Amino acid sequence: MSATPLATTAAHPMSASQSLPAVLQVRGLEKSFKQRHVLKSLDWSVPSGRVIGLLGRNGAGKTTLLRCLLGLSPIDGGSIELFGEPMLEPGGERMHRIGFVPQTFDLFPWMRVRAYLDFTAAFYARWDHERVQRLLANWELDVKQKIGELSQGQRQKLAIVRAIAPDPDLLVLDEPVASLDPQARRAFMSELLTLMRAPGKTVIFSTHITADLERADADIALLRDGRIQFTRPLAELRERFKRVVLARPEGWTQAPIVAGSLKSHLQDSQAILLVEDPSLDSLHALAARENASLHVETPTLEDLFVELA
Ligand SMILES: Nc1ncnc2c1ncn2[C@@H]1O[C@H](COP(=O)(O)OP(=O)(O)OP(=O)(O)O)[C@@H](O)[C@H]1O
Repeated sequence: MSATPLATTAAHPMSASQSLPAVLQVRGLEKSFKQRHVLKSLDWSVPSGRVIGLLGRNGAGKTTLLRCLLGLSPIDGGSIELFGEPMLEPGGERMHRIGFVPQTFDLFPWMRVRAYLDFTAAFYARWDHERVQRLLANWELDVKQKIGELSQGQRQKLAIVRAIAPDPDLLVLDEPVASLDPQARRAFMSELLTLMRAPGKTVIFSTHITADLERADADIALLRDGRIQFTRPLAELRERFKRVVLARPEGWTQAPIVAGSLKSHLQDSQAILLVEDPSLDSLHALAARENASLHVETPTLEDLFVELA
């Protein structure tokens, strides 16, 4: 497919959720690793009270962004405000309101699960023992086992329990479900939704499993070319972007020109286009003029991600 730069952010800067107060406000964020410029003057406003799915291709910079947001990785420029205050370094009272599940959890391998959770609980006023018990039982985590002896998936479960237990206002998860089996993923999603029932809770999670985001009715933030291209409710995205298929017996030598077309490719006798806010009248007129049949489809999030990311 030939790609056209996304115009959505500039053309439609506001969405319904963006009018809510921002839990996180990022301006002009810059981050490089030696010659690799990963985050490029990135702006991002994350509304409170929503689940945000952070999508981007491998190497787009999702982990880098999440670590910068939490002060775990130094930034080269720009500013970050968390809960309305500048984020200068990790730690302090504010960090008690944040839960973080890193992509890999390899701390305290010598500690047993129970000892680790008891030790961590001591730092938090709002540690939810009942939730911890429920998750440990649900996920069949053996509290007597040493962390270093847990499987990758079990460690991920422990990291999630540890992050959710303090009842955080902002929960940040970096590919939390990558090693989880389908049952554990379901339990995790339902726990997220339980957490979100309390007002003002916000969850940001990066994932490649778009079905989970559909289940959580998440807002989707797309990281591409070092910037957040948009943050929008999934329903709005699916309303806005359509897959347009124009077929004619003799095929096409090149894709027809359609206003709002972001990508297009030819396949057999079809021209397939991803179109932002298509005008149905114009599409019907085009189809009649070109003697083509017309189908306008709502893409799945996975289709959208494949096309846009
Ligand atoms: N510590 C580091 N030193 C050098 N380069 C790094 C470092 N961390 C990340 N990078 C580079 O920054 C870019 C973004 O990496 P990052 O891990 O943030 O991507 P990602 O979107 O999380 O990828 P994935 O989906 O594969 O997890 C990559 O090109 C990576 O090689």
